[in-house]
Amino acid sequence: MTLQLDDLRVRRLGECRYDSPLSEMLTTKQTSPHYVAEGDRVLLEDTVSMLAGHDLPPEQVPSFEAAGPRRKVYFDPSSVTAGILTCGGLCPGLNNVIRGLVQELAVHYKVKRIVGFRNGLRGLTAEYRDDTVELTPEHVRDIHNAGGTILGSSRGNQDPDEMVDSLVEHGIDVLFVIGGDGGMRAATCLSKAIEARGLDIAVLGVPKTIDNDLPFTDQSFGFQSAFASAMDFISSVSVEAAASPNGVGLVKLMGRHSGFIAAYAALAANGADIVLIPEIPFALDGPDGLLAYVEHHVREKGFVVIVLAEGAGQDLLDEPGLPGRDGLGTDASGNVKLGRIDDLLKQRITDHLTAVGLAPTMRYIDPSYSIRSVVANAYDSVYCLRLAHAAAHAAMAGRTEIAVARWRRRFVHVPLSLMTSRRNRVDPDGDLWMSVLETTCQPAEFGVPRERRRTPAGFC
Ligand SMILES: Nc1ncnc2c1ncn2[C@@H]1O[C@H](COP(=O)(O)OP(=O)(O)O)[C@@H](O)[C@H]1O
Ligand SMILES: O=P(O)(O)OC[C@H]1O[C@](O)(COP(=O)(O)O)[C@@H](O)[C@@H]1O
Ligand SMILES: [Mg+2]
Repeated sequence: MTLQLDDLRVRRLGECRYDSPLSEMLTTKQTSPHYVAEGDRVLLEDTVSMLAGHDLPPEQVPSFEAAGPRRKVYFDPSSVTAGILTCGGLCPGLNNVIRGLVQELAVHYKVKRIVGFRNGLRGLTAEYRDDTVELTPEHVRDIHNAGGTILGSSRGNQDPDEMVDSLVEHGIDVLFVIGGDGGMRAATCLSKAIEARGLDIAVLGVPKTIDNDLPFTDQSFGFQSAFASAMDFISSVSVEAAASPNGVGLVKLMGRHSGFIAAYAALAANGADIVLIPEIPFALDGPDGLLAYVEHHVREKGFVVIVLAEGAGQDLLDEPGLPGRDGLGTDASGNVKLGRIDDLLKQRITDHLTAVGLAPTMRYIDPSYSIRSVVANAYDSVYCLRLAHAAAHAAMAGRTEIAVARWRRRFVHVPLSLMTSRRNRVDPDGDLWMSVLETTCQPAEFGVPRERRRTPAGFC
């Protein structure tokens, strides 16, 4: 899919007619390496060859609207009621985003009221719509010191019209949905339902995912805290494996469709011998297969450390007698439930090494929930705060059906339709995976038959 400038345009509720409380601060601002002035845009692509490929004048090259405060805003701040909810899986930094939104809206824009809806989109159903939290700067002052979300979260589908009724009942003018790909889809549906009823409510997405699988965002918030935490588990398993006869250290990490956590945590720990991710199929058997490589490694080095993303090798579970991925159904939000590739690997590695006289000591850790429930680190705390500021500014300026994101280190507005148009995945031909191969020294592929080979990744 080739993106055009028009695909990146942002929907606005109307003309900005009110002076922003931040307008004075903006009078002398100009674009610089550290600031994008109102009206300037951020390029989608950043290489000379990509730009040259368009053969377009600069103003027609695909670009994002820059985030940030505007001199004029759409809503009269003092009459605004804002709503906030968090949905989907947990992620470090959710409380930091909530806190940042509440502070920016209350302190600078002096909005009338901020309502927190509990337990994700379920909080917008008729049954739960009155179970809300009044969010004030005092209430959120210390929440960034805890992981999780003070608002709670959930999975599961809700009726868009019922959710719009809840927004109307609470007099919500701007709603912030802090969620992953599912949350961004839900926000899109909600936006469409609002538009169909001719209502003046802005819907803003703040993308969250520890899988880092949302597109058009350099790295999602909380991701760094999560992989830093995962790094410690890889280090522990490495110590255990190295100290055990024929030690096999296996760490399973989240990553349903994208192996970013596995790749970054392995690079950070710098002690993994093998990294397995969903993007790169692998074979177990045969001279070039994973089992032969594990055996070779244990013989040569005495132990082996494997970092496994939960979505890796799912096709291996389709073999007869195994819990095939299609038979497991979906969770309440429609996400495919994965087969237990970790169980299959533990069994097959143990059987293989035992058969060749290297009976292993298996050291296995699954730190999935531990790494996503940690408190945001210093870097993510700053990132969350700045995303929250960008989201508050966008909402007050009447932008709707967009997410705020950081793209090539600039904060931008991304139409929600684009946020859910593709999945961010590790590019097997990209420099991240090259670094993994350089660090682990594992082969580029473990004997994969032609028909199961990966398809080349493309950029938008
Ligand atoms: N296509 C969709 N349309 C409307 N709502 C959706 C859609 N996909 C997911 N949702 C809702 O968004 C919420 C969050 O989705 P989920 O997949 O659980 O987490 P995440 O937002 O982290 O991806 C859930 O309540 C889910 O029902
Ligand atoms: O057990 P849960 O809560 O369904 O979450 C598990 C899943 O959440 C994830 O972290 C991603 O979820 P989100 O899309 O909600 O961010 C996956 O990696 C993992 O499979
Ligand atoms: Mg999701």
